[in-house]
Amino acid sequence: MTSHAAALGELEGLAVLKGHGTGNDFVLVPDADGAHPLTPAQVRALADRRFGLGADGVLRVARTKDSPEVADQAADAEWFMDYRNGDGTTAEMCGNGARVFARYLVDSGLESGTSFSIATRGGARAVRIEGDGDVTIDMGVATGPLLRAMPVVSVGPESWNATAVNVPNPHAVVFLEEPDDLDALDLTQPPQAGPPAMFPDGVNVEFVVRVGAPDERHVRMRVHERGVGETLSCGTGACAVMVAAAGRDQAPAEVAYTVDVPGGTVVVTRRADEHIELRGPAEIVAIATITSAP
Ligand SMILES: N[C@@H](CCC[C@H](N)C(=O)O)C(=O)O
Repeated sequence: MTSHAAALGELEGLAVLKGHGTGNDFVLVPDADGAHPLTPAQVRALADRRFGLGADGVLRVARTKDSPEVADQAADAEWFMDYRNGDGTTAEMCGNGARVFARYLVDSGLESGTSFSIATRGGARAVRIEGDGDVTIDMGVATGPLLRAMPVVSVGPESWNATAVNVPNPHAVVFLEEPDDLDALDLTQPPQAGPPAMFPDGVNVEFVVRVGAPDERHVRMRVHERGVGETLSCGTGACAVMVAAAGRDQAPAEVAYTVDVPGGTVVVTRRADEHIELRGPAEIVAIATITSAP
């Protein structure tokens, strides 16, 4: 028996769901009674694309009041998005995961109405269900890293200066001039990003090209996610890209960018109060039961 099979065996009988936001895919584990806190090995087994269900990350649906690390958000949010990367590590936030999590809460009747909040390790986040089915998340205010150094990102022999943005998970954004250069990048290995003191817990790296003229506010990106690898989309990454692009374009305080990712398109808006909103589709595509026998 593989170690993944053993870890999945511990979850025998558990009902899970599969969903995605612009191709960033997740296994959702409803856990209202806190019976399945999920070990890193269980997360890795669920996320494995060959020996498990396959996903970029896992979203455990837990009660905020029963989750000590976010219990202080219980007055704002009934449900805690306990997000894990596919390698079993945790992260402060997952923008696409938040949209998929909100879609599940509404579809399952755990939330009614079109506005509510969810708890995350990065703080409570307001959700709005749009008339066309899109889900918008208030991602809070993006910040820069405390260290005032210029990050440098390398892929193989090539290096670029980058812009560091926290949403609040860490991102390094690299602008490329040529669309062909974006398409040609080999992201099968993690890009190197430094200085190390700036990213002590690792970093997500986005590569971006402009689409059209600067005032069209339209970009295209690829991403290598910390704890996952290259993914088809990253919501916090799209927000980091928007902040970096707006700075580069000297855009007004209130501005919206269309961000194309390999799995679709999201819209990122900076409001007058500096909060960043992430809007895009989110879908639940399957429900399954963990079982070792048919
Ligand atoms: N895919 C996510 C980001 C998930 C967390 C990231 N890999 C990290 O470790 O910070 C998104 O949509 O934001």
